[in-house]
Amino acid sequence: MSSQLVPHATPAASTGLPHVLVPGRYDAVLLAGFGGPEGQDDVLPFLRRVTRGRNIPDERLEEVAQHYRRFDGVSPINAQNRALRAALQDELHSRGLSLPVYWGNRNWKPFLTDALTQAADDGHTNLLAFATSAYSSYSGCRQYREDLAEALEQADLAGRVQVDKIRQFFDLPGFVTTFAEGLRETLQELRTSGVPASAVRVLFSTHSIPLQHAENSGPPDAGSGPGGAYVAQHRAVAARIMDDLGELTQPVTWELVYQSRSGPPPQPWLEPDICDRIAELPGEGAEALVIVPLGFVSDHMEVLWDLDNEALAAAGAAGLRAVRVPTPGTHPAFVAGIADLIEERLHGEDPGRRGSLTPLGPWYDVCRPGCCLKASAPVRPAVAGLAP
Ligand SMILES: CC1=C(CCC(=O)O)c2cc3nc(cc4[nH]c(cc5[nH]c(cc1n2)c(C)c5CCC(=O)O)c(CCC(=O)O)c4C)C(CCC(=O)O)=C3C
Ligand SMILES: [Fe+2]
Repeated sequence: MSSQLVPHATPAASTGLPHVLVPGRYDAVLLAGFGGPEGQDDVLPFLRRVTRGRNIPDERLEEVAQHYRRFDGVSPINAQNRALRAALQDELHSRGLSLPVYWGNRNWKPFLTDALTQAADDGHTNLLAFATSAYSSYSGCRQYREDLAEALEQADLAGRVQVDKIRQFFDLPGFVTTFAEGLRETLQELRTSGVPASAVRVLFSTHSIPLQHAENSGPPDAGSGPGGAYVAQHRAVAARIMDDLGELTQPVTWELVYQSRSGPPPQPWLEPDICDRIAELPGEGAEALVIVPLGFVSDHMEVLWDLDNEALAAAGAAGLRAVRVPTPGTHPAFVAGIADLIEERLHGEDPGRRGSLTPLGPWYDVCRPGCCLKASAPVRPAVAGLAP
């Protein structure tokens, strides 16, 4: 049974397109999310789960917990993913595709194991997973693959259910467009209200990650330069957005900044921090800034707290006018883009015909050996990639 499933998980090297699969015979889609708490009682158990294996004391977790507590212990992320699941299901139906869409999370209910069990009970054995994470890094790519492998074991479905994963989608038109749209509207508003373009700064913000994770992001031979594929992908997308907005962005300047750093202080993470940069901007002639949450697929705590609270407060303290543009969420263009990603896998679409707006893409269907390793940890089993 499982040997029958092997062929479609093998890259079609014979086609000369080593990063592309042959068409897949999928019978269901799995929306794989991060997960978040849905009440005060969930907060600490959720944080313990996210940080498992790292021995972080509850007192330290309680600091992060405070962010959630101010929102009654509820992260918006689950509501976002429920809505995304429903919208994607509708989109697939409207395209005449009968694949059901299941939803499970790495870190909170419904867990990946719950979703896999449900899918298997419903008779599905060939799943195509869409992880709500656009860029290459341990947290955004390999960790989903590892947690999917672990969930298959826990649900006692290893060898019976096959899970492949959709490529990283940082330069997918339906993803990029949503940010470009928000940025365009904001720049137009600023222009209308008389702020000179030379006094506007665009900060593309993404999750900081340990430098080690960044260096190891993407396949080892990708040659993406310092910061690895993670930084290169963000830069390429930001540059493309600014380019496409044409004269509206002349002479607006942009840069990539990082947020939500955690971990022990001596460990180097990607910099500069968004709030540190905001404090410096008035000295550089800025009067207004636009924050584009380029690293985030939907609203969750990093967006509501670290951007809408901390970064906007930093802007206020610096005397800057500031706007945060929306995340993709359930924007129809994004939902359609995800459906396109599913269709390209069903049809084994040629890379030349796949949605990709930067020279870095379209990214690999099957992760290369050594893709997005964490460096400091033993390698865990993972689905949807070439070993290890
Ligand atoms: C790249 C990246 C994404 C984007 C890709 C993706 O979406 O997957 C992301 C998303 C998210 N991260 C989230 C939450 C957390 N991330 C943490 C910790 C960490 N994230 C990291 C990276 C990322 N994280 C890293 C390198 C760590 C340090 C741990 C380590 O060194 O391995 C911690 C632990 C506490 C702390 O350390 O502060 C929490 C609670 C939530 C849910 C928010 C909500 O509930 O609304 C979401 C969507
Ligand atoms: Fe995180």
